[in-house]
Amino acid sequence: MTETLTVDGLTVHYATREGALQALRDVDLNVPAGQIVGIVGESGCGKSTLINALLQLMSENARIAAGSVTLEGEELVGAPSRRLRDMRGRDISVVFQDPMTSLNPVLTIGRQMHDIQYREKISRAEKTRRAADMLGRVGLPDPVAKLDAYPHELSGGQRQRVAIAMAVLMRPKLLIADEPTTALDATLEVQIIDLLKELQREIGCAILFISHHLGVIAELCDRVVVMYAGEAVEEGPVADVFNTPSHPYTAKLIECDPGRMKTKAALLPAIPGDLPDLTAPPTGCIFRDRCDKAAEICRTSPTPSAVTGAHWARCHFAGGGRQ
Ligand SMILES: Nc1ncnc2c1ncn2[C@@H]1O[C@H](COP(=O)(O)OP(=O)(O)OP(=O)(O)O)[C@@H](O)[C@H]1O
Repeated sequence: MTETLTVDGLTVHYATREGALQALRDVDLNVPAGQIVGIVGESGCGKSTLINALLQLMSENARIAAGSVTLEGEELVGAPSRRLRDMRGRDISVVFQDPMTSLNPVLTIGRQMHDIQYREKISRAEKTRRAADMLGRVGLPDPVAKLDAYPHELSGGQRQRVAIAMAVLMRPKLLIADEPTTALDATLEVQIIDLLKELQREIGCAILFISHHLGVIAELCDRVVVMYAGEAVEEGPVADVFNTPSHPYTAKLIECDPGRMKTKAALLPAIPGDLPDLTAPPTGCIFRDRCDKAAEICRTSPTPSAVTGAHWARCHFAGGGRQ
């Protein structure tokens, strides 16, 4: 299968007064063409840092200490800023939780959709036609009239549809969806998920879908990566990971409330204990301080163990390991 996005050994540090905060450690991730890969993890596990690293839009105190990020084989880490600017919005685009993050409140929707197409050598009329067509495809009623509307004239659900239309207008290779349904009520959430599925099939892009909602991930994604404290701790086909979680952290997320997987609005449960201090993370397994199964061996770092072919977990006890 061709990989659209490949993240290999990605390690990101933030300079802080307490020392280097290790926000991502040795993260591997692949998003194959035409697939939807989910990322789930509690607050602080490194989701935003990962998105910023994929876009190469890091805060000033951030540093990629190791690893690589490639889009269809092209390295993004250290790529010239002009090349990265060209790729953002065209090859990689993002839908955020709050659509106003990507919409400009003082410009009409039509103007913003024209601006996205600035590199296209097509007539103004054709740009308008493509913009209206995309607004229609994301389910906005009266798309031509919507081109003249300002973002504040639309409802929250409509604004998110416009943000999605803008994100896919240039038919990106990779769409990053960062909690795109979290601010919406349950009915709208279902509609947006169905829309993303439909667009993905139509455009054939790869989608990296970040969410706190286990149910949404289960509904939408082909594969899921579970992150904990800056590490990818388990990955596999969604059904395998959620039916037979093999990392104690994933198991805890699901175990805390088995009913929650049935509702799309299910949020991550609170797991007792705190995330480790990432300026001085524990040696060995990153989860051992909160893990019921922790044993002496967990003082050494686990490498990913295969559970089944495409399902692995970073735990000494996974995949028939020592019990
Ligand atoms: N600019 C920064 N400087 C220092 N530390 C940071 C910075 N940005 C994030 N961090 C730290 O890096 C770690 C990962 O943060 P990140 O925002 O990537 O997590 P997250 O999973 O996106 O959380 P949330 O869901 O709350 O947004 C956290 O410990 C956070 O405090």
